[in-house]
Amino acid sequence: MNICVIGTGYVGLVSGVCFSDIGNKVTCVDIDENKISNLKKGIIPIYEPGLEELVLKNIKENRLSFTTQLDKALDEADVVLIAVGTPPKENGEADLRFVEAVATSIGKNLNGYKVIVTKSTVPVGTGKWIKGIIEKEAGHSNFDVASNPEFLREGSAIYDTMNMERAVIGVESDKAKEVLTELHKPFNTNIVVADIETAEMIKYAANAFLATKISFINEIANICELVGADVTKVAEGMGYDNRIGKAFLAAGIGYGGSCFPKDTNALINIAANVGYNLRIVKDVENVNAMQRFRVYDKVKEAFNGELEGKKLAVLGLAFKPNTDDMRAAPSIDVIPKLLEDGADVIAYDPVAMANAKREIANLNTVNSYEEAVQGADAVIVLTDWKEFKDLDLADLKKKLKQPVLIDGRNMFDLNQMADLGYYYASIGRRTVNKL
Ligand SMILES: NC(=O)C1=CN([C@@H]2O[C@H](COP(=O)(O)OP(=O)(O)OC[C@H]3O[C@@H](n4cnc5c(N)ncnc54)[C@H](O)[C@@H]3O)[C@@H](O)[C@H]2O)C=CC1
Ligand SMILES: O=C(O)[C@H]1O[C@H](OP(=O)(O)OP(=O)(O)OC[C@H]2O[C@@H](n3ccc(=O)[nH]c3=O)[C@H](O)[C@@H]2O)[C@H](O)[C@@H](O)[C@@H]1O
Repeated sequence: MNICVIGTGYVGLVSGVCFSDIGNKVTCVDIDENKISNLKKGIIPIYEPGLEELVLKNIKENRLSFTTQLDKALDEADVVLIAVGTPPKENGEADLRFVEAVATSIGKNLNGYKVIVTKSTVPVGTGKWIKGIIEKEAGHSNFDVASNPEFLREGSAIYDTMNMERAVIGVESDKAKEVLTELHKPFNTNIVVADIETAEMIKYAANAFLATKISFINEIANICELVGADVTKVAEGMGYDNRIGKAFLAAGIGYGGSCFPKDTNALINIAANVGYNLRIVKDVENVNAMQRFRVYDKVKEAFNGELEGKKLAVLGLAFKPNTDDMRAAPSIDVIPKLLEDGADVIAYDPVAMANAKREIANLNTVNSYEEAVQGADAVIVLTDWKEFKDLDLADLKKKLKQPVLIDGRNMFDLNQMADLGYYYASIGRRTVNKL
């Protein structure tokens, strides 16, 4: 099939390259000329494992190309995927201005039947709204609109797409259903066919549920600390129950990223707009907003409230490992608090430092973990990068001025930390204190 993907962010780029890799001819369109000129040369704007190789391979094999010219890309397309951003407005609603601009351009340039699919996460009702815009601009209805929400995770985006657990297809015609079912056949996955509104709702419900699991386990973690239980064991004990499942029960400093914070908020607004008070998700957000500061509290506790002049090595800045994405990363809130208290913060992240410097004022970064921890009064782990998990903890201890490790991601074993003589505070577990 010929596919035109509009928007080359995570979703556009990853779905574009994956659809081309399974044999389709894909043209990716963006209004950002610099991005497109780089992509043509194989320069990828984001850090995502495996993406560069796959882009280069598919460009070379003539299945993948990049352009800023929507009209030409549309001409040949059977399927058009809209994958532009839907950032939050100040009131939390999804901002649809990029989607609106794209729908208008599609309408102006539409010639011949196409299935126009929204991959971006959009409020319920957007599919119908897009249809109206295109009809008005095109002056005809020889097209179908559809919804095909995206479920990939940053950091494992290629794997998630190639091994998708389901494809959700929201359609209002048999023709669109046929085209999109055919398109997803090579993924050999569960296909959920629904009406467009239901497909749009599935995306928000899925993200809100995952966010709920995280805030739930974080609240359990907070109780664990008060009653002397270990949340990692609690999660393990819960997770073997298939009705609960093991995933997304890692307690820590809460969720960040471009989607959970935005989509929970958007869902609350979708509900409010139809007169419904979405209490559970509101609490999920409240818990999440507080959770990231628990790591700050634990740093304060380790130094009896006095951080002035303390050298603190922060390991990890991105909102999760394997990405340079800083959107809504806990580090954005935690580091300024430490700086306000007069601490000397030295941060290291394997890939997110350049982006972090744009987000966090006066952020001092160094190019290796060794430089960050040398002579530090404490190490604070904010992102669970594997390279931190693999640290030689005995060696780390030698580099520190004081063996204090505050772990927002529960990366290390309590007994090992106790044996090594660390003051080790984590989330939802007892504090190992040998100072
Ligand atoms: N980032 C993620 O992991 C996931 C994102 N989503 C959803 O997918 C959507 C896109 O997200 P990202 O890829 O992160 O977005 P992004 O914000 O990183 O990228 C959007 C791209 O669209 C381009 N664009 C904007 N207006 C345009 C226009 N008129 N014509 C052509 N290109 C245009 C921008 O230049 C930018 O390159 C959002 O709705 C998001 O909620 C869904 C699942 C996962
Ligand atoms: O709509 C989206 O954009 C995407 O949002 C999330 O993907 P992503 O934000 O890339 O990352 P996750 O792996 O879900 O992690 C989100 C946040 O939750 C945190 N998290 C995750 C799991 C967990 O057990 N505990 C926990 O604190 C992570 O550290 C991170 O800050 C969803 O997992 C994707 O299915 C969805 O497509």
